[in-house]
Amino acid sequence: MINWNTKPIAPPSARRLAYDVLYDVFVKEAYANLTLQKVMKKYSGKKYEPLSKPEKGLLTELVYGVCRRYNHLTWIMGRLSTRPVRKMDSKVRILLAIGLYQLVFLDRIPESAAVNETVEIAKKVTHLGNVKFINAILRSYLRKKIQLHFPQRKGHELQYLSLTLNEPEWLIRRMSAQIGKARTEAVLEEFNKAPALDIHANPIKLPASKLFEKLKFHHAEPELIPFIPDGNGIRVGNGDAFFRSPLLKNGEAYVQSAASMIPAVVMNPSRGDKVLDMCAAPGSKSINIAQLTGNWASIDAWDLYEHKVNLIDHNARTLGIRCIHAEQHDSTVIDESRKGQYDKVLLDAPCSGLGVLGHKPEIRWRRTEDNLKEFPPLQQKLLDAASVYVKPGGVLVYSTCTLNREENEDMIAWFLEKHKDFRRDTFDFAGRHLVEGMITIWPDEFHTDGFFVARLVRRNNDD
Ligand SMILES: C[S@@+](CC[C@H](N)C(=O)[O-])C[C@H]1O[C@@H](n2cnc3c(N)ncnc32)[C@H](O)[C@@H]1O
Repeated sequence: MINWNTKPIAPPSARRLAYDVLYDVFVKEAYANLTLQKVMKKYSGKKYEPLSKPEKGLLTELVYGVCRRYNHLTWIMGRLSTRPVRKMDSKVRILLAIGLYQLVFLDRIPESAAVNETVEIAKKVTHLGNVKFINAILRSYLRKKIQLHFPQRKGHELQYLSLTLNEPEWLIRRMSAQIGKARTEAVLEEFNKAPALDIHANPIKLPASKLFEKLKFHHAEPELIPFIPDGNGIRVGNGDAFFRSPLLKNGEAYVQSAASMIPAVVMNPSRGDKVLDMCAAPGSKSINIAQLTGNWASIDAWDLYEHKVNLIDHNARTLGIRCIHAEQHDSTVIDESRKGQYDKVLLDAPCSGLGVLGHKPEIRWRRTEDNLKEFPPLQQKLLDAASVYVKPGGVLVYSTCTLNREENEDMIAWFLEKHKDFRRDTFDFAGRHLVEGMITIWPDEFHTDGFFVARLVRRNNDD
């Protein structure tokens, strides 16, 4: 029986929720953004009083802040403790990171609140010995903070950069070797800024110009993203206002990073095209393609996982898109019946994700240099398969959200060497003419995720 008199329960504090989210991120390898969304949703329902705006703000700041500054924070722990950081209980490391983050980076929070509240959470989640240790380290930080200095850059450059940019040393070394020191620093600095909220219009339901007016009406502070043609890419200054508006629920817009909109722009599909999207879930790029053709293409959208295929269907339905046929398919396995059938093929390949360290800051602590080796063999298999589906004269677009040369430029060189029936196809983008048929979207230049997009064409028999 429903008890109509049940009062909503007060939610836990932002700091406690931040601890729960960060525990899942660091111990169970959950994604910070998805876990945070889940928690926000839980505490906006009927059972709990809603989280206040400042509490939501503090929760988000603590989760992303700790993920972005983890190296800096663990370095402080190491300077203040005789116990090596790697030997600390993960609960202790996370609680210390939350406390120290407030003390080091948030000047609006009183020191006493940062220390006491952290200790209070510790009492609930760990034993007394750990509680005392956490209390001692945080208080020791307050006493010794002016004596804590990073090593000088000169003579300790890699360690210095790893601490100031908060990235693992191997990544800085590797990126510097591939793209030079200056660009590496600029890109990695960009990853430590809170990323902008970008949305894509859904002209199938509402023209972009009308959406823009509605966004202004809802005080979402819209700005056109200059490098996305047709005004479909919009940067939103006030995310809270956007999420409060009915636009997302009504399918008049959806959330997509600007960089991720580019592969469909580079593909430049035409009405009536038969398109294959080989790694399609959750479907953003298939959706972009459908929108660019006004729902007048035939798009086969494949993904390896059944639950992800359902997500493509769900997203397309919300947006009123009818021309996407989502199917569960292992795209490394060739479907003989579809050889040479498609005008345009998109391979948005699984990759190391080094371009999305701004949106997913925790990835930097998970990847290892060894990990990166997994991706090129899979990408090669997928590209081999992609090549068979393209009609003579048809287009193959290859994209990744990484900034790793082996998965990008080197992959295209490998493919062209092996598949002589393909060539690079020049295209224009953001005011430049790309004669090599590919572009890297640098986060420091475009202020979005890092991406790589290449456009290839299958030669006609008489080419
Ligand atoms: C980069 S994501 C694709 C994002 C998608 N294109 C979008 O814009 O929404 C890569 C996708 O490849 C899928 N995938 C991985 N291996 C696959 C395979 N062998 N066959 C088909 N899909 C695969 C993953 O499940 C994942 O959804």
